Amino acid sequence: MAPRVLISDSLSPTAVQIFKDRGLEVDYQPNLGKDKDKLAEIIGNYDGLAIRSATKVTAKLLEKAPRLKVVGRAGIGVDNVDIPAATARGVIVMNTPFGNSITTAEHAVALMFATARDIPAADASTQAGKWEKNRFMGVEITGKTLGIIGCGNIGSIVADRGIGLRMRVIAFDPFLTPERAVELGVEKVDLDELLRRADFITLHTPLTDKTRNILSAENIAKTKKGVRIINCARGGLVDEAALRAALDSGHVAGAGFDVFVEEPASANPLFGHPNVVCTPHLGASTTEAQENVALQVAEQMSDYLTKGAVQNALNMPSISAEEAPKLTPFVKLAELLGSFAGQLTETGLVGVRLEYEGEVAKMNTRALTAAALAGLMKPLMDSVNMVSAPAVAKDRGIAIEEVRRDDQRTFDSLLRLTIKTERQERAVAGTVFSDGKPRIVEIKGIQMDAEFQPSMLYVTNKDKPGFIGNLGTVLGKAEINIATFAVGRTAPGEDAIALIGVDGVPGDDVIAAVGKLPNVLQVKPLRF
Ligand SMILES: NC(=O)C1=CN([C@@H]2O[C@H](COP(=O)(O)OP(=O)(O)OC[C@H]3O[C@@H](n4cnc5c(N)ncnc54)[C@H](O)[C@@H]3O)[C@@H](O)[C@H]2O)C=CC1
Ligand SMILES: O=C(O)CCC(=O)C(=O)O
Repeated sequence: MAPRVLISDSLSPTAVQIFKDRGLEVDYQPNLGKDKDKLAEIIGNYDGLAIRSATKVTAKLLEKAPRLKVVGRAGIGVDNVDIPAATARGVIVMNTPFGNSITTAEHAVALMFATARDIPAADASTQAGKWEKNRFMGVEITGKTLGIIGCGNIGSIVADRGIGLRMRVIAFDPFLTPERAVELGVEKVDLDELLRRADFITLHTPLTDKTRNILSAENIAKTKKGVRIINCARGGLVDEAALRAALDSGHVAGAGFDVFVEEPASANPLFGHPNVVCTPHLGASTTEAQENVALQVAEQMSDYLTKGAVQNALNMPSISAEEAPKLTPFVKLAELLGSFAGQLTETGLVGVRLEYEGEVAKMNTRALTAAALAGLMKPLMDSVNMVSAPAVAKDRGIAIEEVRRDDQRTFDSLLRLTIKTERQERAVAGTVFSDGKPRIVEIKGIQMDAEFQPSMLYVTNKDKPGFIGNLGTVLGKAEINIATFAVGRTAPGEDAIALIGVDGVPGDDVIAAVGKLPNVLQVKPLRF
């Protein structure tokens, strides 16, 4: 069945066309994001959800979406998506981090000009037939200091445009390296210095616990008299009531706001002030940006749903479309090895080590580790998958270690998974043969060659004559057919392991009978 995608916000028709061209079923309901009850009613029918900012992807909505595998945000900010809840349910969240950056930077510059020259108010007055030449006295931008808070993708473009306008650009961003500042031609400063020196302040950070109210009443009071403040990033970065008070007192000369604490904003402390220019979250609203983000999100979601390629995910390592086909058999191997170890683990897991040897060491091992963890934890929690497994492991305090060795030994590629529990360490290794099938090639240091079968018996025993015959008799009596049989041992007469693929699932009585056979130490049914 073709994967089904729901688009619940207004997106360029390009997205619909791409989904169709890529063989997906697509349902375009541009206003559904505003109707959370209706959305919750139908979300269970879809594998993918493409959104902008109106749709809120909450933990409650995700509960109603057992089929959902991916949420694609056609844009940058994902504050309308509960990422931890999506991760916990194994849903990938992706965005399009660059598609609307230029457009948004241009909107910030547009608002800077609009506030510098009172353009909206002058327009309204002129069109009302008043010719108020003396009312609108602006300020020049050339030579002024532009203070950028948050110098990432959009902030850097604003910096470049500011330099082009002959402004002096200063930036506060704890993650901006001195080298990058030099490359951008901006002066890196601390926040207090920026507040003190800037004639225009523009915000370009995400909204986080650290950035919320970064322009608080206290910080607004530190700004230069006559400053103009632009916010095209997120409502909540500026204390709106404090800004209104500073505008009323004349300390702040103007404000250009595209984003608000509450959106859609029908009432806001800034509304109605003559020196405030507002737009309804239009930062990304150009035909070019909307075309970019629609195309990108549809491509990324289709790649994931049809090929397993992951790009620009916020909760999963990337897997390119080119590497996905090569990686897929190893993802399967990692999951199966994890599942094997998970089913044999009865005490608390404290650590997991993944060793990648040979060709596989050059692959995307983060994704493989995520797959192994998913397989490992599946016996404990059914809903875990590659997306949620690393977070679940971290939450449970399981230490993860990855070791890569490029040199190949017996096999072109070998993946060894060692789990540490409170009581012991257990290692299992596997490879993928040229037929693309994953195989177990080592258990607890004992060499073997076993294919995975849907139903298997894992038996440890003393290597003594008669074991195989006795086992065959028990299974035969229970009418259980042996599909595959693999054995290995440390040395003749010593510890041995048998992995038996069987048709059908042996019942508890059969397991108990095998367990009672001479020289059998442990028997465990496994399902893959
Ligand atoms: N108005 C609109 O329609 C649009 C708004 N946006 C918003 O613009 C914002 C910026 O987007 P991008 O530049 O793409 O993000 P980005 O991630 O490239 O840049 C954000 C920058 O903020 C910096 N930062 C983080 N915490 C900080 C702190 N405490 N103080 C100072 N700097 C800090 C980061 O180091 C980073 O350089 C996002 O919130 C995004 O949602 C993006 C597109 C359209
Ligand atoms: O989709 C939109 O119009 C808003 C864009 C935005 O805020 C973002 O990309 O972060």
